[in-house]
Amino acid sequence: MTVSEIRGHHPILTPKAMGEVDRAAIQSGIDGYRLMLIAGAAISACVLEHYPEATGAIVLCGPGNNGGDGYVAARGLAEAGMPVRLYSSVDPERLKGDAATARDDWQGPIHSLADLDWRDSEIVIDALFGAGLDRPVEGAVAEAMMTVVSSELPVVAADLPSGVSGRTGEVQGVALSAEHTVTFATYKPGHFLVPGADYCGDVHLIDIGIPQREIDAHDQNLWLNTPEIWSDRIPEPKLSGHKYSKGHLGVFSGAFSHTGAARLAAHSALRAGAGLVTVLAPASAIASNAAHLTAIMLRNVSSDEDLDALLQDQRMNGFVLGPGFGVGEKTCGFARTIISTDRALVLDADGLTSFKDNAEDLFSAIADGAAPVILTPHAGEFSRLFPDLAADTELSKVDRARMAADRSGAVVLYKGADTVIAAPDGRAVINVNAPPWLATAGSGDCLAGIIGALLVQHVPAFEAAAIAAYMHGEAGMELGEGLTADDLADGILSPSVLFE
Ligand SMILES: NC(=O)C1=CN([C@@H]2O[C@H](COP(=O)(O)OP(=O)(O)OC[C@H]3O[C@@H](n4cnc5c(N)ncnc54)[C@H](O)[C@@H]3O)[C@@H](O)[C@H]2O)[C@H](O)CC1
Ligand SMILES: [K+]
Repeated sequence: MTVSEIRGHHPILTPKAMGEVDRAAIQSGIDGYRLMLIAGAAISACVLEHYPEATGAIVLCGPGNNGGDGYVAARGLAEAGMPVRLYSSVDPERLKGDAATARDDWQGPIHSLADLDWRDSEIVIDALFGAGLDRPVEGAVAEAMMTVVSSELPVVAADLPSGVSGRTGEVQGVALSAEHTVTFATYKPGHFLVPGADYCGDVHLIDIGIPQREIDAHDQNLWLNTPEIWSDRIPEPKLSGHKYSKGHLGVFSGAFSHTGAARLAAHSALRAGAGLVTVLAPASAIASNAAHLTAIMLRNVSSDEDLDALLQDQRMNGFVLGPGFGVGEKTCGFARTIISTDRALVLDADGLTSFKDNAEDLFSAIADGAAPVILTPHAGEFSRLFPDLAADTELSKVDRARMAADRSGAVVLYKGADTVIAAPDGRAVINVNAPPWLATAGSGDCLAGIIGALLVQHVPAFEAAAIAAYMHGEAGMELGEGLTADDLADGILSPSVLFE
């Protein structure tokens, strides 16, 4: 997907909210069939642009307005001279409203999907189900979809690949895999949440004439993570600035043979613009860390007393705790101590797992403290802290991250190919610029370090997590396939360089 090039403010609406926007637009006097004509024309234009050599198309139309888009697209392709065969999954007489109008305006024959024959076609237009998919696809329609899958013909999907839930990105029964998805007015979560994102191919967002005021009125506090969301929060380098004005981050190291993760985080933080970074290591890990650190400082923090002494220095204004640190009560104690101050904390990896059996302790410490806290779980860590949310199959990843942020009082960065960042106040973004090869050992340690660097530069927690996820993705794209976390830590660019 070419999403890393997407710029601008992009609200993401669930299909339900989009339906409300449609209805409000139509009630305000906009002709619904006109919207469908623009939508269908965009689909045929996409086919003609990307498959100019195709000598024949099949168009699969479903029972609702998604099917209506298909009839309009079929007409556009036929008028452009492409032989088109159109199949309906239902008796076409059952269509209503704009979809029935679109059917009436289609001059060609309508075949039953049961008679699907794709052999002289080179492209499939999928207009079976879009926003209205509300149950698993089964029976004859599912069989026809399996036939399309096995044909290996390229698919262009109207709004969403059929079978992909626009709300969650989950596959409902069976789904078509599209090379291009043409969607309307706003993106939907299912375009970016996995596995849906993998079924969408390139997603093309088309303005079909729905007024922005209607989209804004149904704003769901969910956006694509683009620089426009937070560009005014990027720390500006000041000529008068000195290293302490750019913050001082402490990164806790594990014991003697578990020190690499902290150094990856520390290196990434320095690259990401933290003024000073100190690795805080137990006595057993001083020698191994000292052998590898130059620009980064090192301090012995073995005990609770050492931590208390460290916290006397007000200039150390943020911490990363968890990477390689070890799971246990010591970790919980360090986290609670830091949260009880006003220092920022990124709690990652072992820092999260340590609270597996006492997550409520963590959340009440956060509620009582003044510190901005960011939790950075991957799916496994998420299910340890929020087992009920992880197990609830009705929830989307966005729902889960939001409910976790609300419950914990922390900003939650829920990792994955479709990282979701949610704040306790309900704001959420989906990050989509991370290439698959970013999922490499140590990559998360680098991300934790970048977040810490932004926090100590006084970037608010939600924006710090969103900017960091984006920077991490950009570095991954820039370095290319085969990168290691060492390359990544070296390849992080400070935001003022990256976004100049
Ligand atoms: N976004 C816009 O501004 C516009 C969108 N358009 C297109 O309209 C569809 C949404 O149309 P809707 O009629 O609400 O839903 P669908 O066509 O996706 O399907 C509803 C239809 O399907 C039945 N159904 C649902 N799930 C199943 C299933 N698993 N098996 C069988 N049948 C199922 C359901 O009962 C309904 O009958 C949107 O995606 C756009 O493509 C407009 O054209 C332009 C404006
Ligand atoms: K579709």
